[in-house]
Parts: sequence; C-alpha cells; structure tokens
Amino acid sequence: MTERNDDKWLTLPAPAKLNLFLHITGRRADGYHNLQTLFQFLDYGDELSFRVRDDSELTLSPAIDDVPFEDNLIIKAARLLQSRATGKTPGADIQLKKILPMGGGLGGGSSDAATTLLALNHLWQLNLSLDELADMGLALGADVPVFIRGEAAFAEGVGEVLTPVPELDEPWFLVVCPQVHVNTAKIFSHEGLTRDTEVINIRTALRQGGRNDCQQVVTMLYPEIGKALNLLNKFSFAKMTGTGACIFSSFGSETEARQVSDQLPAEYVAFVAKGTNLSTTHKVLFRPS
Ligand SMILES: C[C@@](CO)(OP(=O)(O)O)[C@H](O)COP(=O)(O)OP(=O)(O)OC[C@H]1O[C@@H](n2ccc(N)nc2=O)[C@H](O)[C@@H]1O
Ligand SMILES: Nc1ncnc2c1ncn2[C@@H]1O[C@H](COP(=O)(O)OP(=O)(O)O)[C@@H](O)[C@H]1O
Repeated sequence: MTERNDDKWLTLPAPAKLNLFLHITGRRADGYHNLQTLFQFLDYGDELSFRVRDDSELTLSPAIDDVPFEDNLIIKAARLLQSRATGKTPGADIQLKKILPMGGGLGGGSSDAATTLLALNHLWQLNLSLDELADMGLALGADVPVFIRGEAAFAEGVGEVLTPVPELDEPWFLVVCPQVHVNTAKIFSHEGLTRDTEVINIRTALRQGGRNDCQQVVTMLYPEIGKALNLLNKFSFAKMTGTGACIFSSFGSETEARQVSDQLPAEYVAFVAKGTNLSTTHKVLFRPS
C-alpha cells in the first residue's frame, strides 16, 4: 500500500476498464438494458489520495471543471459511506489526479467512486465487505461493482452480475480517444440501437468474443469516432469500449502498440496500456508486494 508517511495520505489508483465486447440482450421495464460484456482493466488511470480529517467535512482538490462538488462521484461515494458510519460522521481530504477522459467509455467516474469506497472503508475502519460495497456502488453507476471486485469479469444484468475471468490474455492496448463526449443515456434511448442480441454463455463468450452493439449508433451520431475506427482498423482490428468515445486495438507487445501510436496523426489523443485481470487498486490495497 502506498502510504505517504509524512501526514498519513493513502494513495490509490483508479484504473480504466475496457469492454472487450458489449452485447445488449434486452430492455427492462425500468428502461435499463440487460447487457453481456467482458470487462478487463488497464494499468492506466486516475490517482486518488485520501487523508482522514478530525471533523466530518469532505474536501476534494482539484475540482473537476463542469462537475459540481456534490455531483462528483467521488463525493457521492464518500457521502454514501458516511451514512453507514456509526457514531460520529467521519470526514476526509481527497486529492484527485484526473487522467482519464470523461465520457470516454473507460469508466473513469465509476473507477474513482469505487476507489473512494474501498479507500474510505479502510481508513474509516467501517469493515464493510466487498459485497456490501459493490451493492452500494451500483446505486452510483452500473460499472462501479466491477471496480469494487477488482477482477476481470464476464458481466450480465446491467453489469452487476459478475463472473470473474482471471485467465484472460493480458495484451497491450492502444486506446484512441476522439475528443467528443458521448452521452450514455442518449445512446441507450436511441431507436436504432440493437437490443436483441442473442444471450450467450460464458464459454462461448470467452471462445469467440463479440462486438460492441452501441458502435453503430454511436458512429452515426458522432462521425469523428467512425473516422478514428476506420483509421485504426488500417493497422489492427479496432473496437469501441462502452458507449464510446474511446476505441482500442490489442497488440502482443508494447513496442508494436507504440509503433502504431507513433503513426497516428498528431491531433489524435491516444495512450498505450497493458490489460490487467486484477485491478491496480486491488493490487496496491490488498496484495502489496
Ligand atoms: C454501458 C456501459 C458499459 O460499461 O458503458 P460506459 O458508460 O462505460 O460507456 C456502462 O454499463 C454504463 O454504465 P454507467 O456509465 O455507470 O451508466 P449509468 O450512469 O448507470 O446510466 C446512464 C444511463 O444509461 C442508460 N443505461 C445504462 C446502463 C444500462 N445497462 N442500461 C441503460 O439503459 C440509462 O438510461 C441510464 O440512465
Ligand atoms: N470523478 C468523476 N470522474 C469522471 N466523471 C465524473 C466524475 N464524477 C462525476 N462524473 C460525471 O460522470 C460522467 C461520466 O464519466 P465517466 O465515468 O468518465 O464516463 P464513462 O462511463 O463513459 O467512462 C461525466 O461526464 C461526469 O459528468
């Protein structure tokens, strides 16, 4: 665990996720969609530092532009945990290094929320189980539970029914981030969205993978993403993660991924990262070397 000895800061990663495929298999009565997806983490993401306060205040620095304090998923997660404390309400100072693009399909907000739940549960000594934290996290976003569990997983339901898949290949990924913000709710409410993909079992999912059912609608609404897909496809098969905007290709080595990255036009924002079956948050918090 990275603990700054000077004044008791706990520093933890909040990694990105990729949806290696994303099938939409139906729509529920409440409007949410049933999915089948394969989540893997990246060794790349945001970083959060936490320090317990003597009072019940929460602080966050720096703030994220355009995200009001109480709307920030980090603060929402901390408030949820405060409500579970017995006795005096605990407080914390939180620092955020925001690296992941917002609305990119990399799950940055959900990952920040999960890291906050894990960190403050530890620092405030609440002793909530991962099951309890995952349940609480689901109220903040469909992707929070997989970050709480920290294991690459085949996900069903709205993303909360998780079967760990610890033996996926861990390739290198080139992730390209078109500079558009995709509105998830807009994609899920689009009439042209494929919502009837056949349900598959986990063996089939792992053997043959799948596509991203949101890709067609997203590329129609945001042509920049289609353009980026066409370009990356010239080098290696490319797919979108989540509801976009980011797209990715996998490679056998970091060198190959960087060689392709170097050939992209300068205006493309991209990064290279390794896929990981155990989230870096869990590696630091639970399995320090
Ligand atoms: C589809 C995924 C795959 O990872 O895409 P990304 O957001 O990561 O791109 C996620 O499950 C998204 O999770 P998250 O971003 O937390 O979505 P939420 O805030 O829970 O939902 C935003 C809105 O999308 C719609 N929504 C979301 C998830 C889902 N399974 N069905 C839906 O219909 C709902 O209208 C909801 O109000
Ligand atoms: N800590 C946070 N980091 C990122 N986004 C946040 C955060 N808190 C709230 N949000 C809101 O959540 C939205 C989705 O963010 P994000 O999780 O990055 O997208 P995605 O699910 O597409 O990867 C943002 O547009 C922003 O308004």
